[in-house]
Amino acid sequence: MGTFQIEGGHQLQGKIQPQGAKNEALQILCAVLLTSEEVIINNIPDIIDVNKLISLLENLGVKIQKLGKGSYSFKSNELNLDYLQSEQFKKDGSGLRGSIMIVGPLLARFGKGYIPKPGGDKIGRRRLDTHFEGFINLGASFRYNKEERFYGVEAPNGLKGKYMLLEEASVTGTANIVMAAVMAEGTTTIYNAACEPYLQQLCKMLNSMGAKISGVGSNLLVIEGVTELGGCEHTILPDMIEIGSWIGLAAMTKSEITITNVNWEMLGLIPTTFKKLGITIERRGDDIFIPAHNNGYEVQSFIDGSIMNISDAPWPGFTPDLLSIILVVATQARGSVLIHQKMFESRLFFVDKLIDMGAKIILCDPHRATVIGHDFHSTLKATTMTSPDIRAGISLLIAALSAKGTSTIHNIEQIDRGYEDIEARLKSIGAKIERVD
Ligand SMILES: CC(=O)N[C@H]1[C@@H](OP(=O)(O)OP(=O)(O)OC[C@H]2O[C@@H](n3ccc(=O)[nH]c3=O)[C@H](O)[C@@H]2O)O[C@H](CO)[C@@H](O)[C@@H]1O
Ligand SMILES: C=C(OP(=O)(O)O)C(=O)O
Repeated sequence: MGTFQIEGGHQLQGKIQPQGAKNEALQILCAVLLTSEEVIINNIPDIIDVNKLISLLENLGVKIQKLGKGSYSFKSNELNLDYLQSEQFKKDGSGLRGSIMIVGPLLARFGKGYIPKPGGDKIGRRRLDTHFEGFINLGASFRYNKEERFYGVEAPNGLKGKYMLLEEASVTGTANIVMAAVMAEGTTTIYNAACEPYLQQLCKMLNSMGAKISGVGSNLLVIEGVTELGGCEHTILPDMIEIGSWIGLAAMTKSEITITNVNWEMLGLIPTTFKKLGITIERRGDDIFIPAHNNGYEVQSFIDGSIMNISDAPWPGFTPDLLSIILVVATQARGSVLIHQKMFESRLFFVDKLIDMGAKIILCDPHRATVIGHDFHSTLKATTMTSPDIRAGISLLIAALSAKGTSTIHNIEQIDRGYEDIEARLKSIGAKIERVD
């Protein structure tokens, strides 16, 4: 279990470039299975989850060549499908959430796809029904081995396009169904599709490989099946969750930080939502400039004067992956805010640690927390904590950087799952952080 030691209470300053987006990378990497031709991907983040998926693809027989920092070439012309029956696959496939998205491409290209129960954050129930109902709609048969927690879909005679209305706009579920449908016979229509930038990028990549997907960016995707896909080159967008994390870090440590090349057009409600906490966000070209908030930041209220409420929703709503960061930043705001995590039921429990540090938070129920900001009249106190999940982990790290004294965070593999070389990047803007084991 890795550990960070953080000496908090220092203002930071400088520029930080966001890494490539973790959740987009996981989709894009799975899509390389759809063609026997070469696919080149740029801006791949060097993080645990992505590296685990790359090694799974390698074990599956994908030929992988590193072309430069973040750039790789993939060729899936001689896959070893026997690997899918191996003990090694059970281990590799259950190591991350994103592995679930190899099923759609394998089903499309080889008529069969398998996956052990995937990993990922333990943040509440994470059903896979949307994925498998989608495959069944396309004509696949489904089986689940409860004892081994192993899923399988098969369609030896190929898939057939169909209209489907998804029960929920699942991000990985939509990606999986889209990848299965691109080579199905006829037209597939997916209504209530997720439409995060991750999905938009995936569809853009698939279209450049020869797929025919329209409605990209909306919740109604129409896919006309083609017989095969070719190679392409794709560049991953900057990670919007990292961008939100650095906005929160800047505000809470009263630091002047420029986040460079953010691809502003794809940030949706992220800047607006941080502004609701009173944080100044200046757009400078494609950079975000956050001035030092030496006089703090004040929570806005609604037009009728009622208490501010920040909640998540499927895109283009506010992403659930930034609510933990919003919550920690609210602990030093002027004013109060209700944080409502609608999607996941176990993602707010980390507030116990913030309360230990002196934050004023009432956990109303597993989904809602009221935060009464300190307005920096009282700083958080350093403590020892364990990171329960990736976004709680980065939130605790931000809390530790703003706290007085030296904090210790254990289980930092959770943070490394999604943040590349974090201590070096934070040190470069003045943070006092050490990886101690
Ligand atoms: C690898 C990856 O890309 N992970 C992301 C992906 O996970 P993932 O694709 O696993 O998440 P889903 O979109 O399937 O669903 C997330 C949760 O929200 C619930 N739900 C979803 C849609 C909906 O309309 N209503 C609803 O209640 C689901 O029941 C589930 O509990 O999307 C999540 C939701 O943005 C993000 O937190 C994860 O970072
Ligand atoms: C929940 C997340 O990741 P995963 O779906 O990989 O667990 C996340 O990135 O915030």
